[in-house]
Amino acid sequence: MPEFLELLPPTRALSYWLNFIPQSLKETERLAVVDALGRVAARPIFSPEPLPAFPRSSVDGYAVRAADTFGASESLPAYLMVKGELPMGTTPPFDLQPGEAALIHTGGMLPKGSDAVVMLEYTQPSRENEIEVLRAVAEGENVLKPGEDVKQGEEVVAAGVRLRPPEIGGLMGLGILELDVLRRPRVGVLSTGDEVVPPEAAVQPGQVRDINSYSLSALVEQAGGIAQRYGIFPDQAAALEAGLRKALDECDAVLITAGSSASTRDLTAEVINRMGKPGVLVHGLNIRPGKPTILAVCDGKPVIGLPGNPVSALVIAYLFVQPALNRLCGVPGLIHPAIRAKLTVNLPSQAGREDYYPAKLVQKNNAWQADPIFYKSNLIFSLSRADGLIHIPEDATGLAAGEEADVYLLGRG
Ligand SMILES: Nc1nc2c(c(=O)[nH]1)N[C@H]1C(S)=C(S)[C@@H](COP(=O)(O)OP(=O)(O)OC[C@H]3O[C@@H](n4cnc5c(N)ncnc54)[C@H](O)[C@@H]3O)O[C@H]1N2
Ligand code: MOO
Repeated sequence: MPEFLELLPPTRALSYWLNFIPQSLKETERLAVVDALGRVAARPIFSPEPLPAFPRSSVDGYAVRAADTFGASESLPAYLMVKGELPMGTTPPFDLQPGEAALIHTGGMLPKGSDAVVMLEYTQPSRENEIEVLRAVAEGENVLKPGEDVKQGEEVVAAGVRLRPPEIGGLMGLGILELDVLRRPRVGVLSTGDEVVPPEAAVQPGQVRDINSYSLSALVEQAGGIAQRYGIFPDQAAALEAGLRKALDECDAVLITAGSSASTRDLTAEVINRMGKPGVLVHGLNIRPGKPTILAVCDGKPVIGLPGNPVSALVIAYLFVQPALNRLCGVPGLIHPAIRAKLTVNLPSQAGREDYYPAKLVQKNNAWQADPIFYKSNLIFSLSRADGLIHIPEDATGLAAGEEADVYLLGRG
């Protein structure tokens, strides 16, 4: 008789399991900022200087003393002497005296004595070297103040922040060329199953090409880890045990796909338990797809037994492997980015079970609609066609067409 799994609510299972996983691997490496996209800052970074470093014009126009323009209007312009044009990229060659203006370009440095810029559109030439100002400007108007973006000594990147394009650009803008980042976690990926063959093999009837090793490696890389594939193992304890041992020696976490359900040949849980303490913490989630998931920790390293069905494996990887990798990467926060979208059709669900449906997202009347893709968990392209995963909470017995649901974004494009 096969044993039946005791199914845990996914959210409870995740937080219980994560508690056994180290918070960041702590080891750091020094990296050029240009190569650090997606990496996690190991310590806070403080600005060595104010940005902008000098007062800059945010428009094309005339640098002026605001007080000289007070009361100016189209019917009663202020008249100012034009002292010259300010060159870009150098200190202004002159200061402004009362009653003077200087032609300035967007981004140019304001000369001493000026405190505002009048846009070109609100001026017109009058006599030679003189302009009419047709609108008053307030002190500081159209000016980027020194330190307005960041002050000297201000924290610009906190520890644990994953660097995105603005951080990369911002650090370069401050002349910070290198930083310390946390080491990327190395994740071993093992596939199991007598029917599974490498994609390059000539498949015989009854055999299937390995999908999971590659979809899971891709997800690991996307989540900031380094994937290391160990190949395909037969449904045989000794071979799997040797493979898992090697992967655990070489990696910070290990994923095993297939062999996680309750049938007699499913030996993954048994093998994991021989690898270290505490071993298997959760076997079976009240979720669809992905019910026969195994969450384990062996001597401080997370080990996850994912269902063999390719959709189930990947959905569980989004929901569990990604948060675990975030934790190893030192990134706080578990919640996936989600949007609210109206369902286009009724979706059934069993009370007590969380369901995730692949869905296409369509924008209609300025709102999002989620169009579920009716899938079978073996059919990988049902996920490939999806933009997100509709979440049906455990206390709902399905959702009706027109109702709003959270849709976790799968990050296309
Ligand atoms: N009697 C029951 N049978 C099943 C149940 C159940 O509750 N009672 N649960 C089903 C669910 S749900 C899932 S999910 C699967 C999980 O099975 P395993 O994790 O033990 O995996 P396998 O049975 O070995 O494989 C399932 C399926 O996936 C294919 N597969 C496996 N590995 C790969 C790979 N690397 N690339 C592509 N495809 C792969 C495999 O050929 C099977 O078709 O169990 C259900 N059964
Ligand atoms: O729960 Mo299984 O993971 O549906 O295919």
